[in-house]
Amino acid sequence: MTRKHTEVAVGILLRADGALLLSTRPAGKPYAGYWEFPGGKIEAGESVEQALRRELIEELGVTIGPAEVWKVTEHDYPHALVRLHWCKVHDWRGKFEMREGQTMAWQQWPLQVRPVLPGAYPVLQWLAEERGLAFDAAQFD
Ligand SMILES: Nc1nc2c([nH]c(=O)n2[C@@H]2O[C@H](COP(=O)(O)OP(=O)(O)OP(=O)(O)O)[C@@H](O)[C@H]2O)c(=O)[nH]1
Repeated sequence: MTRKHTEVAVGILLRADGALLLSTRPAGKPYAGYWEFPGGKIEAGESVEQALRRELIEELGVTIGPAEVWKVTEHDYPHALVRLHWCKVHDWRGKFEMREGQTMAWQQWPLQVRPVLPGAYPVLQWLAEERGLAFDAAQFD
């Protein structure tokens, strides 16, 4: 049987100094406590950008500026087959508030947080390559 994809919008918030934003998955969700990029499922009728803007308001209390899809990846978890639409975001407004009880951290390379959701490894690899850095996914298990 073919599994249906769950479409997900994910934001790579990049600060002017190059730091990127990661946050922990809230209690009660699969992989609770794992570090991830902010985002969530795309609802019927939403574009990736609209879903991402809504999710970041819901989770973090910030309103993002323009967001274009940079990469699309897939990951097959036991709980879902996900298709991740990754957007780099450079502009946002508002004050960060952890509205789902999560923890957030601005991370410079090399990243210090563990464990990271495996579905984010390919994008971490590309981001590291852009900076000429090595990335070893095994370190993030
Ligand atoms: N936000 C986010 N989701 C990711 C990342 N990597 C990754 O594999 N995913 C997967 O994408 C899916 C996102 O769903 P979610 O549960 O966070 O979305 P949501 O907030 O809309 O959930 P809900 O409405 O069911 O509570 C999960 O299966 C998650 O494992 C990532 O870096 N960020």
